[in-house]
Amino acid sequence: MLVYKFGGTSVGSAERMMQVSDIITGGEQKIVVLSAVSGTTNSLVTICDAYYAKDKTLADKLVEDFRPKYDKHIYDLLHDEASRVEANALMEEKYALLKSYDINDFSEVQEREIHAQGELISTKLMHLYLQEKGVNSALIPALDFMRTENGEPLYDEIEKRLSATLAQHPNVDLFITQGYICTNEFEQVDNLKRGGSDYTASIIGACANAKEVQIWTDIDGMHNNDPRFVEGTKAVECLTYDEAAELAYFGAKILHPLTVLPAKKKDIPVRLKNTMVPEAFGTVIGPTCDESIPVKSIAAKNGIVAIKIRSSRMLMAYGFLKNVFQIFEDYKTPIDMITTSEVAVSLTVDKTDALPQIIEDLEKLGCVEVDDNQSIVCVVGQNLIEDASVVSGVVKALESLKVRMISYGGSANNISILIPTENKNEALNLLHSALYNESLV
Ligand SMILES: Nc1ncnc2c1ncn2[C@@H]1O[C@H](COP(=O)(O)OP(=O)(O)O)[C@@H](O)[C@H]1O
Ligand SMILES: N[C@@H](CC(=O)OP(=O)(O)O)C(=O)O
Repeated sequence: MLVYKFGGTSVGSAERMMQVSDIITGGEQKIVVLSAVSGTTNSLVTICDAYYAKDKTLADKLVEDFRPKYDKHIYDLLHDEASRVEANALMEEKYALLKSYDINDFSEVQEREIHAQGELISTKLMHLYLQEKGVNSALIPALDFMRTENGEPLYDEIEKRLSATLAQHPNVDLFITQGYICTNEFEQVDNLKRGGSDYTASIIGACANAKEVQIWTDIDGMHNNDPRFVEGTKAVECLTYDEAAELAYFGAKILHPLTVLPAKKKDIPVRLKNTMVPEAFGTVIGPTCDESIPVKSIAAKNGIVAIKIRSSRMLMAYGFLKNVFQIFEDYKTPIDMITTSEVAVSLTVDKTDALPQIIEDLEKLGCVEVDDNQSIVCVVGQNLIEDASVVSGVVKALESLKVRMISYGGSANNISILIPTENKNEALNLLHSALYNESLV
């Protein structure tokens, strides 16, 4: 069994869906996970905002805005009258549903139901196209088997439900299902957070004991720097699970941060592939990878807040850090980076909903300084701590910038640098020139 996942851009038009169909048809048995047509989930989020703002006229208008896009998509994709009628009826049903909510009784439950519609639409359209082409395939509803509790996948239950679902289609080699969406412990429609279809594919891969999970997107694999901000980046052939997890966590948008976890549990390779250039090798993520390249990639994450707590009570004392960490635990706020001196500790967070309360509590321990609009730039590779030229290259490359924190040695795979967000693009470019063009690789 193989698991393929196609992102929003890969199903973003009729032409793209046809390309997907060519890639998935034939060969080994596959479960194909689809995201919503690109832009759809963002629009669904905006519709929810309108409901929360009690602006039903705006919500209805935003729903109607889908119409020209999907009319064209269906017209270009489907050519049998019967499948066009079915697709149009599906869309009318979805428009009616999206307009049916009560502005005075709108909460997270309805919001999550709305967010789920994009994947339900894209998979149905794809399946209609496959049926029209005579491809033997089955549409299997993720809401029947993707089960979570407290936001975590219930692997045993998913495995059981998935195998029961697959067993209902004994002669089928191609299964289409929705990424991102699931049901939770309250039997409500829920989701795996934005970008979560990658995670769906990896969970399904682990539960189906897949040979490989392939994430098909609009670029030929994980690049050695963020291609949105740096010119001349190139695809990395392989990454270890840990390297890929660091890059995804620290901003490499190509991969949802949790994607590698389920695959790693079962040692299943994850391959990143380009839907538009299927013959390109892509990137393979697995337990091992070529160690001769010190720096594999550079990524950056915005929206970081740095907090410094200075206290003379820290001097020669123990237990101070425990008290600091306890405050973050009390407010369920994870810490990303941390550096300490004898009288101060600096740390970063990207979850800021409880920040005012956290600061109030920290002020009982010492003097607190807060810097927002920060970014973590992260240099990822294997055994970085054994190669002093890498860290010296990083420090030298960024000497003209206002570096706020450096974290080195926490793991062998990662050097993290905190800088003001306004310097992020410059930092990515400076590191690119320093680490790739000056014979480190
Ligand atoms: N290091 C990186 N390597 C490759 N792509 C990256 C990297 N960092 C950011 N990206 C961006 O990730 C995008 C693909 O991810 P995403 O938008 O989630 O795709 P999809 O629509 O297939 O889910 C690419 O178009 C690219 O701009
Ligand atoms: N459609 C969802 C889930 C997803 O994973 O999308 P994509 O694969 O296009 O990033 C979102 O936009 O968040």
